[in-house]
Amino acid sequence: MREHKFELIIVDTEGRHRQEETLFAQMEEISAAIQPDETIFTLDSTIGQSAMEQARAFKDRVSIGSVIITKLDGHAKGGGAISAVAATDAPITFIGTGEQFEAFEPFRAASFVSRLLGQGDISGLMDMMQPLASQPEVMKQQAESMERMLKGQFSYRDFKGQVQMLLSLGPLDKMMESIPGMAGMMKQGGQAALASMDMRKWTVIMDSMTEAELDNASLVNNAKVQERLALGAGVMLDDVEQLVTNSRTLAKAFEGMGQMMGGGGKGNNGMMQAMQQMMGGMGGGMPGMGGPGGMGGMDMGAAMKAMMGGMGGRGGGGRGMGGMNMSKMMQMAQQMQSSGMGSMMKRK
Ligand SMILES: Nc1nc2c(ncn2[C@@H]2O[C@H](COP(=O)(O)OP(=O)(O)OP(=O)(O)O)[C@@H](O)[C@H]2O)c(=O)[nH]1
Repeated sequence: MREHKFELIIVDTEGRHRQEETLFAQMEEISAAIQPDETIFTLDSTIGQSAMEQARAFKDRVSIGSVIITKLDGHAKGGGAISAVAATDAPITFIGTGEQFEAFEPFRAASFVSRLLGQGDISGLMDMMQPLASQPEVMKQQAESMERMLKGQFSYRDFKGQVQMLLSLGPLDKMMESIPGMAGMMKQGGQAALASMDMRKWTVIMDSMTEAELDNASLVNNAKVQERLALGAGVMLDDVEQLVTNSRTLAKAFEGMGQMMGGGGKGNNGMMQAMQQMMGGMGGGMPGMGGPGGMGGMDMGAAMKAMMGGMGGRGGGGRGMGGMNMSKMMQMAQQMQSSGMGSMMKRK
């Protein structure tokens, strides 16, 4: 293979357990034959207490260069795995949090501990949102469409843009789990994965809408139009109805949120400024975030405050965000979940 100029060759051995002496002996033979540059110990975090024995048994037979911990999306939070890894004296390089490729991520100590403590993972969330920071145009459009929604001006065009943006950031369930406080909520059944599946379907339905329908949502409240959309998108009529119902609930929730925030005033572009500020901050703050000690200069609380302050204060809504706080936001998120979002997540 080296002759064919392959730069990276991965030799994957069969899974082995401490008890299986022959497999361990075989692994030593393989190691001697291929002389690897690095031996990676991949540990399934769901094996619980036996992780320690497994790690020790490995270390006794080969020299472990690095560790990958998988299945951190299950019930196991990885506490046991971490102590096992300590026995190997090798660094953790990657973690697996799902079956898809995007669920394979670089290991970050601060994020990991934060998740272990059920406190969400802000630096992970910021990483996920990072692609937006490098696309100011997209960000501006998102902020503008979000403002229209907060003012109660719902359109499928805006909604489609937002859904597409969300989907482009990665798995929705992972993003939600990264938000402090949401982690527990999301764990209850992990239905956000279903929601993101629906969202893909919704974008296909919205792709079948005419320009007029995208701009005027009321045109879609029509049985004939909905039938046409189902045919055009190759989905069930039920799916179209689900999109209409959920988007209506979401539109109401956004409008309510806009009123609560005092962001309904004319010419309010505080949201946009705040988002830009937040992303600007992120760009500069990012390098520090992955480092030891965690979050570097980025403080989500401050970012949220900047965002919220921007909305009421400078925006012209006038009333400001004085009374708005995280717990209210959470309350609202819960309301959203139990109303529109709830049904969105339960349906397939
Ligand atoms: N949920 C979840 N599933 C995972 C993760 N990592 C791997 N899997 C799944 O676990 C199953 C086994 O994964 P494999 O990669 O075949 O495991 P393996 O250790 O190489 O298996 P053997 O070497 O054949 O024993 C597959 O269905 C994977 O998709 C993870 O982080 N989360």
